[in-house]
Amino acid sequence: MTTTVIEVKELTKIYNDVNAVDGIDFTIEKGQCFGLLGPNGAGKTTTIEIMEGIIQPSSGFVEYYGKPIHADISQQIGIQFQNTALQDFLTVKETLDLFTAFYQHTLSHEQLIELCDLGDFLDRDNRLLSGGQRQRLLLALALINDPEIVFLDEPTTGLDPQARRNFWKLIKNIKARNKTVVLTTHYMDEAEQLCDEVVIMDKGKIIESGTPHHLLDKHFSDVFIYLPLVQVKADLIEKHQWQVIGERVEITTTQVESTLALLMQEQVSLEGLHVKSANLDDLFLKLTGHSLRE
Ligand SMILES: Nc1ncnc2c1ncn2[C@@H]1O[C@H](COP(=O)(O)OP(=O)(O)OP(=O)(O)O)[C@@H](O)[C@H]1O
Repeated sequence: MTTTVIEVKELTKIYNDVNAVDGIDFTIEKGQCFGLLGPNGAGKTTTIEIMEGIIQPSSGFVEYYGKPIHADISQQIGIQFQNTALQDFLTVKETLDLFTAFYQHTLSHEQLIELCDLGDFLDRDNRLLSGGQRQRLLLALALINDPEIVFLDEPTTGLDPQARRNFWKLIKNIKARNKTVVLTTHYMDEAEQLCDEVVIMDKGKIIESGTPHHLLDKHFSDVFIYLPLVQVKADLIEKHQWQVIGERVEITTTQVESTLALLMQEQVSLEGLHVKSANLDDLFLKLTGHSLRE
């Protein structure tokens, strides 16, 4: 049985002449990793900040367990902001001490160190942390009050691929503790890895929602096969109207096996062959006509 933790109804936020959030509805279930996706300016941060009780909506509402946001919600939620300033001249351990003092109920330092993998740099000054270490400390600060719901606003933006993957492991650990995670990101691979449910926003509106798997099944039956251009004869490309993209031929098909059989029958070398299914980036492009990072 699912329990709705958060309900967002007809939420709107207007700044002067900008409809930052334009009448959106969704629900978040307990234990879910819920992803709010979209390009820069889509309205993700505005939505999440209304959900956190930091800013007020122009109209519509957010409810926690069927009740409006109340004053002590801060004891139940944890927030990792996009740009949190860490105190200079404090070590990681001293920063944990400082933030622990703000809450009635907290996780122990040992739990936080293990959950966020802080053990290697506990005595390091905040100013000397790498991007990935800094994000791990910020995650620990978001978890310090052992919140039921954790908000992560673009937690891996600016991290290198290895640091992003390390961070994903930590988010999976948090999910395994049955926490509800609300994540904003413009990385679609991140959403596919982590999210049970996603809402895709563009220009303040929701343009699609569902599980990543369901959305891809709904919008794509095709698979893309890529081969080096030098291996495929021009008349074959022309006959099948395959696309040439740079130095590669792109073959779009719903029948991978029969397409491979055809290529072998035509004695095309399969060296360097690459098969790709559509991902959420492709979906975004299909829905909006522009790519996420344009
Ligand atoms: N305080 C503000 N005053 C005026 N306009 C704002 C304000 N905050 C956000 N906006 C505008 O509202 C729109 C949505 O911004 P928002 O930050 O919510 O998007 P976002 O999806 O989180 O983008 P990003 O990924 O860049 O953080 C943008 O056009 C932005 O310029």
